[in-house]
Amino acid sequence: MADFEDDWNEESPTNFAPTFQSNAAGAAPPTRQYRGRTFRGSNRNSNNDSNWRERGNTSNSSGSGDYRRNYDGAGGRRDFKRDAGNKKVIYVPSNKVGRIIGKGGIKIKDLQFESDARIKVGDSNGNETDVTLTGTDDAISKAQQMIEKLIEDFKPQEKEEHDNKEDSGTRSKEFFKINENGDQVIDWDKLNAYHNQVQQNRYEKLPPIVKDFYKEDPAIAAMSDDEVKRWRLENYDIQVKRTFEDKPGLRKIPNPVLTFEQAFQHYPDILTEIYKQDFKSPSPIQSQAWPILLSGEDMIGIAQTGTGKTLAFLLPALIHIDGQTVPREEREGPTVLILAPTRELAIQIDKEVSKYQYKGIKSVCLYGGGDRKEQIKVVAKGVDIVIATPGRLNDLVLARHLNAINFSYIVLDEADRMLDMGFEPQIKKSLFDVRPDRQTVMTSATWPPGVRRLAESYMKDPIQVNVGSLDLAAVHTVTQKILFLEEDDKEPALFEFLNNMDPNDKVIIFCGKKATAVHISTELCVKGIECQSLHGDRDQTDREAALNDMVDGSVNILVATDVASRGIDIKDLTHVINLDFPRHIEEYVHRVGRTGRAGKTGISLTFVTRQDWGSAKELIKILEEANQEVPDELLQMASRFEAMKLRRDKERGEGSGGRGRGGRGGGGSYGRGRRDRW
Ligand SMILES: Nc1ncnc2c1ncn2[C@@H]1O[C@H](COP(=O)(O)OP(=O)(O)OP(=O)(O)O)[C@@H](O)[C@H]1O
Repeated sequence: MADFEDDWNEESPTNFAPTFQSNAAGAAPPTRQYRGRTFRGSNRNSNNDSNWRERGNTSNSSGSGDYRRNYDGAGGRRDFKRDAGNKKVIYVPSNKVGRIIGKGGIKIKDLQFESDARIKVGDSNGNETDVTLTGTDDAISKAQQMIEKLIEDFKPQEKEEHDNKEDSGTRSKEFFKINENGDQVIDWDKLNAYHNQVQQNRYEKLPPIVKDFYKEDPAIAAMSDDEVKRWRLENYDIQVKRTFEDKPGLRKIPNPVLTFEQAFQHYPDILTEIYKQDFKSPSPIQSQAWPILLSGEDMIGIAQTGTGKTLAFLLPALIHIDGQTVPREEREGPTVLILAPTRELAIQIDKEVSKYQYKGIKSVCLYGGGDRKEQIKVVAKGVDIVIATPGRLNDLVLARHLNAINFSYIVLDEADRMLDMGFEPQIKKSLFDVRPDRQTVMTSATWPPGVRRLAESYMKDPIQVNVGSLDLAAVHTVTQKILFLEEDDKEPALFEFLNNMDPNDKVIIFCGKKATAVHISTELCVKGIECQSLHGDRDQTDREAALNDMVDGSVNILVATDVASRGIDIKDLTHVINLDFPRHIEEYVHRVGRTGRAGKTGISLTFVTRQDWGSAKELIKILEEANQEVPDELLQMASRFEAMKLRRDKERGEGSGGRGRGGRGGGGSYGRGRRDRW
């Protein structure tokens, strides 16, 4: 997992001179815009507040120093420079200083970033602690106001706690019960009911969500059941059903649309954007997903790589954003959340989103390794769509830079991958605060038990659309070749291939480890062969540059680890080379799926050594499903592995009765347990 998201790496926000727009020249207090609304700072003198004692003076902001205010008098942008001379010392109750500093100092960093003042916590003299604010008058005033608000927040909360002390005492007794042994234990049913009630009260204050934007085209409505069945069969055997119980009262599953117009005829601006992409027709997953999502239903989309899943959930999201009753500038936060397992996939989705301009909708991409303060700045200006990796999303929500309560359309993209990467706790945290009446979409390449569990927890009567068989399947547009060799023969075979590449060929070489990727890319450079590399040890800027170089053709060889195995969309990629067989068979499918996308064809070349025999059986299934040639060596390898397992189980059965274990690569959710069949 070392290659994947380290989503908690933090850049501490340095002092960043915020840009304020004033409404009028003169001493208007600083303001900050969010979605066209004005959040006004205050020069309010707060010495009448019992919590406060002020001492010291602030030098005139017109004094010399490294900050100076520059009014243009026309209410335009003011450029601030910090005046080091301005200082103000305030005193706060010592028992509340922790709230100003925050966990790991994150709060005081945010206070400095938001106010543009320097904040230094001094010594406590028992009940009070001195806090020195340095900067312009406005910055100091803003910082003081923010600290005051923090304290005030504390007060009402404190007041509520104080007021409820009695009944909270009784209430806490209410959450206990005596069990059959006479012990006092927590009454979880009562506690959960109380929590749900508190959450319910929060959500009841929110505006209702408008979800149903679909007007079925008469031609689609007129399709007979047989016509629909035949269409689905002819389009990769699409299977559509309610994932869980098809309860009475649930709507009939909508028929698939066959053209873009049948889906979006009532949204001409969307059609205009689609026409710009020069697509010929919807992909199968799009044909079926669009009527479902435009109707406001929750949906699980399981389809092969490169089949247009991103657009399948994106276009309905754009219509959902524009279709809500509350004007966008009055919403407390973004409307759509798209969670992705890796920063590369998040960036990929953001690029896809930016191809479609609709009603001025704005998106932001939040991922670990990205510029945190820049991301906060963009969020503060107001966005409609947040594309994020779970760790960075939770970081900004916890730091109160992002309000999750307003998300009404959620997408968990590559949900199986997020679970494989151990993101389930982060996903739970991300969705914990999101309103339960939201619309939720999940995409996945497979349907392992973990994804099913996630769907049961976070979706409402979802409709499942499966394009192709549930069994793990590589795209049928890729010719999959297998090469059997010894470990030491891999490099010579690789360089032999690269030396004979066609100038128009574009190839990704997948390595099992970062160290191998570094070694191979170094060897290629030494041989004068231009390449780029993509793995966890490269910083974010380099990783994005590597992808861009491949996309714009500056290089045509990318040496990568599995951080690049999903979602990366390089249009004219002709080859995928698996120098090392992946640890999980799902990654084989995702790697191969980097080529042969959007209806194009591609070639994959996989180096297999005797150590990979644990994956032989699963690989055979994938090759057979895609009507590929299955080499005899692979069949023999699978037989030998099965024989070994039987022998080992027998030996263990005679010994401890334990179960035999698969070899390398026989694992992965694909290899685990019985798969749900339709
Ligand atoms: N209807 C369409 N016709 C042709 N190309 C399309 C269509 N829809 C999307 N595409 C293009 O196909 C490529 C793959 O789309 P996308 O990345 O959404 O696939 P995906 O299923 O999400 O792949 P992955 O599983 O690898 O993430 C993109 O370049 C996209 O612009």
